Amino acid sequence: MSVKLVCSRVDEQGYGIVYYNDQAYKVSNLLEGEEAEVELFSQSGKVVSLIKKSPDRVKPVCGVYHLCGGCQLQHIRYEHQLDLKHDYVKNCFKEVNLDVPVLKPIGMNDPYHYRNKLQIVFSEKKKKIVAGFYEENTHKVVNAEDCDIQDQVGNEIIKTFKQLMAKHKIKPYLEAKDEGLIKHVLVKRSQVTKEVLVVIVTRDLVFPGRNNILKDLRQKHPEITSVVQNINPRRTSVVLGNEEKVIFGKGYIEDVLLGHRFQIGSKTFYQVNPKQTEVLYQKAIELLNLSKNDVVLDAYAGVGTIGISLAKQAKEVLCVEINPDSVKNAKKNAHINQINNIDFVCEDASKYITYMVNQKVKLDAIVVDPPRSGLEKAFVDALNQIKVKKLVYISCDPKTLSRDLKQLSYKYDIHPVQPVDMFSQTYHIENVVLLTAKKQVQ
Ligand SMILES: C[S@@+](CC[C@H](N)C(=O)[O-])C[C@H]1O[C@@H](n2cnc3c(N)ncnc32)[C@H](O)[C@@H]1O
Repeated sequence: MSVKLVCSRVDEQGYGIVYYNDQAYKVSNLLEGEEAEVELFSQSGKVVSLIKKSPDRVKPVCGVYHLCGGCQLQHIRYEHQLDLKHDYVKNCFKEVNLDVPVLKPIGMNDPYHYRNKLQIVFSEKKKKIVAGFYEENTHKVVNAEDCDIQDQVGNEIIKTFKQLMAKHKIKPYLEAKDEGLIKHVLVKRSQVTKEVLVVIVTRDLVFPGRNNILKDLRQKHPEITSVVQNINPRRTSVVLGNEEKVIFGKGYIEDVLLGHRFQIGSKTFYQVNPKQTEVLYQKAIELLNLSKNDVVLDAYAGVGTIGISLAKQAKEVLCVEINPDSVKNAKKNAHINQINNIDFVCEDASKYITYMVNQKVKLDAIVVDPPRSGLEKAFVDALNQIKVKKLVYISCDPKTLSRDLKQLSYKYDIHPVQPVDMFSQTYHIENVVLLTAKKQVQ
């Protein structure tokens, strides 16, 4: 059934919301105020024809935007993308009844080609190799040669790799049949050091034609500084397997953030938008306003990027991170940067902070940067008990941030929330906020 409808708003995932007979339908590629002929399904809809266009609509730069699930906001003027993200963050706080000012998001000067990590899946269609991304909510591969949010060098390397697979008759992996060799190729590139790591994910360890493809690839792209073969025999959606072989170079690249060098391997968690990461970390450092006597805890520390960035301003930094590989990398990173007043603990952050509270360890400041799920209840309880002078919360999910800040708002004053756009063209938004312990009422 198709009906003429006007879009009431755009939701947090970029869908236009229309109402028909008091029921809401999610429609992709529709903006607030736009009128369209919409085909309705049970809870969603599809634009059949657009009748009235919004002034905030722009032509997506990507040719496969409407097929690929990677970006959701490319049809929206960038300034308006930021307005929508701003409204979304404000709404999250309204929903939990927390009166907190939310500042305008810090946007990017150039909101394209910002990603430093390109991850491409390979398959086959009509006997031709396809290389790209999964179609939204499916395992069908959309051919995407030039991704507009990815690093351009990475795009070029993938194009060459695809041509070389055809030249050397190397088969892509076909999930349905569980046969073929090449599953994914990852390209990680530092925009500062210009080092490039290529990770070739294969189904089997045996890789016929590997030396030939490697020789041609390096000849065409002398900028490649390392190549790793990752073997993933499992039939799962997890990209990387456990076994790895460095087939060229040192097996990792180095990047520079706020003057510090960090090693990035195939499996290292590292922020994907380095320019905005510097903006975010700089903001966190500014909000913490540390002094040389301060002891700081960096919880959910990853490879130590935040802790290392603020170590020079503090007396001591303690970092806690659950992933042993990240802790290993973090220790190496501290060593490379000659940071000696930092320590890393491989432990669950909630267990660690609870232990610190019980031991009455003196902390002057805490910075937390948890995964999307936010802080565990035990961590929030410990923060409410410890009542640290300064707490900076970095979050990649405004919903869990607002939930956690509500729980912290009885013991802490919450300062304005600063959104930072780390993921232009997608609906994601990062936030950073300072909390200070409330003064004891006599
Ligand atoms: C959003 S990342 C932040 C990493 C780092 N701060 C950065 O900016 O690159 C979240 C980190 O929390 C870690 N993590 C997840 N659950 C944890 C837990 N229960 N305790 C400690 N760390 C955890 C993950 O391994 C990941 O490195």
